Amino acid sequence: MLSPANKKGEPLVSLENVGVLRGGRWLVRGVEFSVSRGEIVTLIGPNGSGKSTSAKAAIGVLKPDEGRVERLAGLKVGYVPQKLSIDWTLPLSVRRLMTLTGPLPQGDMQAALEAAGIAHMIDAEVQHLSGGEFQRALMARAIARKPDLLVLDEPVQGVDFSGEIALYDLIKSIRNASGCGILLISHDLHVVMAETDTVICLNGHVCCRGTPEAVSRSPEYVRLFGSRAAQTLAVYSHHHDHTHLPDGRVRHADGSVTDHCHPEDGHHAHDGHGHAHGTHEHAHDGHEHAHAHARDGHHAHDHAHEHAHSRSGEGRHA
Ligand SMILES: Nc1ncnc2c1ncn2[C@@H]1O[C@H](COP(=O)(O)OP(=O)(O)OP(=O)(O)O)[C@@H](O)[C@H]1O
Repeated sequence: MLSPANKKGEPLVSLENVGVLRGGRWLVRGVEFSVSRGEIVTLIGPNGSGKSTSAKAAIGVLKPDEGRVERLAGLKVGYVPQKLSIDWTLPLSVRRLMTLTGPLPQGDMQAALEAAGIAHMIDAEVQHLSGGEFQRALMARAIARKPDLLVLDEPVQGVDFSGEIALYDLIKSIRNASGCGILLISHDLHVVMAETDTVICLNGHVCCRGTPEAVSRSPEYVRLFGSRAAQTLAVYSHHHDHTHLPDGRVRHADGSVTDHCHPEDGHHAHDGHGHAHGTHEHAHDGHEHAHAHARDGHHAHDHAHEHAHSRSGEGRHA
């Protein structure tokens, strides 16, 4: 266990060479990252790349089969999972949602709902909330017990572009007000919260990591989306030395194809920081891009990130 006398900058949680084996298959392997107080770490990667698995290993919901996870003693975690099993046939108010897993002082509930901007909805039925309101309610529930570490699995799913910016603004203000560490799972392969300190790109292993490029430096982005968007969203541009083929195999820069691409297979050029943060080269024609392309099926497991966004919101990765 890490020392409870945590100073800002020391890790709340750290993963070292973490692997999770299920049904004879490594879901993730060699995963290394940490989240410190006040830090925002964003996990990106294609569907099935192990983002949720890694986050669950970080908070102890899932036990790794190899490697180590260290958590600060007494660490309080607020977790918003990607999926919730709620019986939608039963009426459920926001107030009840807040106390489903345990009692909560009225003052703390009120403060969390206010911070999430939905205090006026305390008696609303959860099934009547919009996508953005529902995510805010889940976030309120996660912050109500004043966690040291907030883990948000795709917090902007089902939320439109302006709602996405509003939610990221909310996440930023939660971090600034409470100083908690935040582990964010992004539904987007390229666009992350501008405040992100470290982006970890997963594909069964850590493909690359780095800081997001500040979008506010790109006049084109500001012109298209406005300065508020540029303050909130950043592009993580990166380059991999291998391509994940649709059948799960991996084509390497030297043209060879292997079944997997773990570092020990000898094809990896990455040293953990070896990605290129090039200039922002995206041609954005419409703002739908932020939502559709992570799941459009054209680029599953394809990791050479030259792409163009079309009006339809499709992003194709060459
Ligand atoms: N308990 C399990 N048993 C077997 N396979 C599992 C289990 N949990 C997850 N998987 C598989 O592990 C892989 C990683 O899943 P995970 O949910 O971590 O991916 P993800 O990157 O979060 O994906 P998405 O973007 O689609 O949410 C997937 O192929 C998934 O089908």
